[in-house]
Amino acid sequence: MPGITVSNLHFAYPGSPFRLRVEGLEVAEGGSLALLGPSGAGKTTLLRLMSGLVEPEKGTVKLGDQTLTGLSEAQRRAFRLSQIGLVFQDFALLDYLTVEENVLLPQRFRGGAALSEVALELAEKLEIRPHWKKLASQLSQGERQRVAIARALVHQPRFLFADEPTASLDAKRREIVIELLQDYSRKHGACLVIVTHDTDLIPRFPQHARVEDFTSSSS
Ligand SMILES: Nc1ncnc2c1ncn2[C@@H]1O[C@H](COP(=O)(O)OP(=O)(O)OP(=O)(O)O)[C@@H](O)[C@H]1O
Repeated sequence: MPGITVSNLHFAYPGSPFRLRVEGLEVAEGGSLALLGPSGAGKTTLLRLMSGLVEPEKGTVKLGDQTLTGLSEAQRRAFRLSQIGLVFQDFALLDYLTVEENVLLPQRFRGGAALSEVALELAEKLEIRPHWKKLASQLSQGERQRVAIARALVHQPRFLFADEPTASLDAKRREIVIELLQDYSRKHGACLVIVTHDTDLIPRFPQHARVEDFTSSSS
């Protein structure tokens, strides 16, 4: 089954000189891609386009057999809920819910909130099990980041998009997280796309793209 295929993608924010153009970019099934580049280069924008959170002006994004571009917002949301895991740069946790509730939240939207073995295994590996019943508001930044990663993986998505997933972690936990994400991708044949500033991670991602090569500030 095919992985991710981006073709002839054009994007601009209304009223902004920033332009993103990607002629072609592919991630094989079970493959990993790192999006690199300085602050403001367009990494998050490309990640959001690839995951269907925003629509391009033209061009296509295909995840597996599904062409995302052209789907309605509701169709893209349904596809995201079942097939995509997202780790947001700001984690997007709900502070008034516990760690457990945050991790299981996407499952609730899918119509079931059972505490699965997968959730508990992720909690152990990501060292958030001791915080399981705490409110998200009571966590450190690194703990919040690991909760966001558990939430993105709990439904075992085929496509995983992670925006700076190690930015708030110490070196030991950065290793745990990268190992976990790449191991998950290999074992499940899932595509992994991460945004990172961390040049130490480049050797771990033989396939990487410099996003500034796709962008300009002229029309
Ligand atoms: N909603 C928006 N409306 C207009 N311009 C935006 C919007 N979001 C981002 N931009 C601009 O688009 C460009 C790319 O932003 P983006 O967030 O993709 O960069 P980035 O490489 O992820 O940056 P960082 O590493 O700082 O997170 C920047 O110039 C930014 O100011």
